Amino acid sequence: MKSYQRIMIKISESKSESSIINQFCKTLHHSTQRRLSSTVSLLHKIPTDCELPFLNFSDEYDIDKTIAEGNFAKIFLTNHKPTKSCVVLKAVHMELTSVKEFIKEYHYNYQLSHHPHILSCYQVKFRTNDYYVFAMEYAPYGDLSCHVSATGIPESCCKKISDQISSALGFMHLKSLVHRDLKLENILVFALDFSRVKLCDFGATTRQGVLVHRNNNTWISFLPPEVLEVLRNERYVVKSSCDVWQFGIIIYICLTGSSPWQSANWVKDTKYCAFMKYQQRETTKIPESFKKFTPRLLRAFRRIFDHNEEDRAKVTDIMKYIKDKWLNTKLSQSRSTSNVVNTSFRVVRRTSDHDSIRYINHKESRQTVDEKGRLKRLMSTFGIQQDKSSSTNQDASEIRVIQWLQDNELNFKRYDHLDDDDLDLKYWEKEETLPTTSSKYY
Ligand SMILES: Nc1ncnc2c1ncn2[C@@H]1O[C@H](COP(=O)(O)OP(=O)(O)OP(=O)(O)O)[C@@H](O)[C@H]1O
Repeated sequence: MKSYQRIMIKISESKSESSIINQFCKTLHHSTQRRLSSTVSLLHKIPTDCELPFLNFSDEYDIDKTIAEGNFAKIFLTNHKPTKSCVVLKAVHMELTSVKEFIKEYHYNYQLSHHPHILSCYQVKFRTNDYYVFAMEYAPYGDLSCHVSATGIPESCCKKISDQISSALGFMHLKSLVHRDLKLENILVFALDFSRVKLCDFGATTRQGVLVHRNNNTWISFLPPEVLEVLRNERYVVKSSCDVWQFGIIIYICLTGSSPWQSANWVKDTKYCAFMKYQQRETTKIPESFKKFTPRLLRAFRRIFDHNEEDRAKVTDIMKYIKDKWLNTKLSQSRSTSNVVNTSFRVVRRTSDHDSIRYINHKESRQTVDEKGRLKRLMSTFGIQQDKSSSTNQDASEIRVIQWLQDNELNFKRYDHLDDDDLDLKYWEKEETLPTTSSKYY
């Protein structure tokens, strides 16, 4: 029996229309949770068949340039010869990582790729003589650290970035994953007006609740106090509150161009000590480095930088403040975000997307998921079958479902401004779009 029929039978005793809808949503939510927990557990199964095919770069790729050299990896901009498409290869030196670590980073990046603000990586991974390598899309404007000047970026741009990154992080946290290495260098820019940015580098990403060592390959000023306090060789439990703190530091740097303190050590760092006293209401004196912010943003920062990790805000809480003014005085427009730039971006983006599609098609690795396909899956998820005999009926039923979703505010395109229940549903809907090919790992 179709699941929606079962639900409707179960609630047939209900009298009023609204109670039927309420009960339907409740039952739906429970089944959503069941699906959610099964998909989340699949996500956490890191594949163990670590056999990587051998390939010389030159067999398939022409390396155009080295984009960057991180602590672990070289990032190459390449031309994929068979498709003439532009692809970025992340090559992690074998001496700096284990194959298990490499597969873990690739697995999380690939599984999270379908979020619009998480860097897409392709289902392509191989080894050369010296490197483990995986392929990903190209961010034409590099990372955020190249864009934030000594005075920061305009408030409006900062809000755009906050909106997108809070959505990406909220998505990860919903899946019990913590990024653990948030910094400007790990936010890639796809549009010079910051209307399209994406989170990257999942090398330190860990499941919540796992015991880990401190990540020593990041900036000290980004570490929350509870991580900073961890001694060398000691381990601590991973919590999403670490991402909240680091996200707060990113917002602060975007607005001001510098970090609020050198380290969140209240004994050694006078700036942090001043903030902590203010945050814990020991004083009403606003610390010098926070005076440029409005009372609303100060409130947000007090919650984000709560010394006590248990009381810290959630990553998505920043959306409660997004419509408020953040800066007391107008920051000078430190970077040009003009329309001229936008126009050139449109050309670049089209090229970049086009390349991705060509590359993906060639590899036959992932299906292109159009809105209609997504809707079909969504409908079948709700137990609603489409009438295959008549396209008119199909259209009519689609319209009915869309109407129903809209009436019940179950818009499945956005992840922001949602409470936990809604996010569960959104996560699950999105999960439905996972490419089937990735299931070979499970
Ligand atoms: N897809 C991409 N497109 C453009 N630039 C990229 C891309 N991926 C990475 N980069 C650039 O390369 C830099 C390093 O990448 P990444 O963080 O993945 O390497 P890493 O070795 O893990 O870094 P870390 O030193 O933080 O450990 C990024 O900060 C960014 O500037």
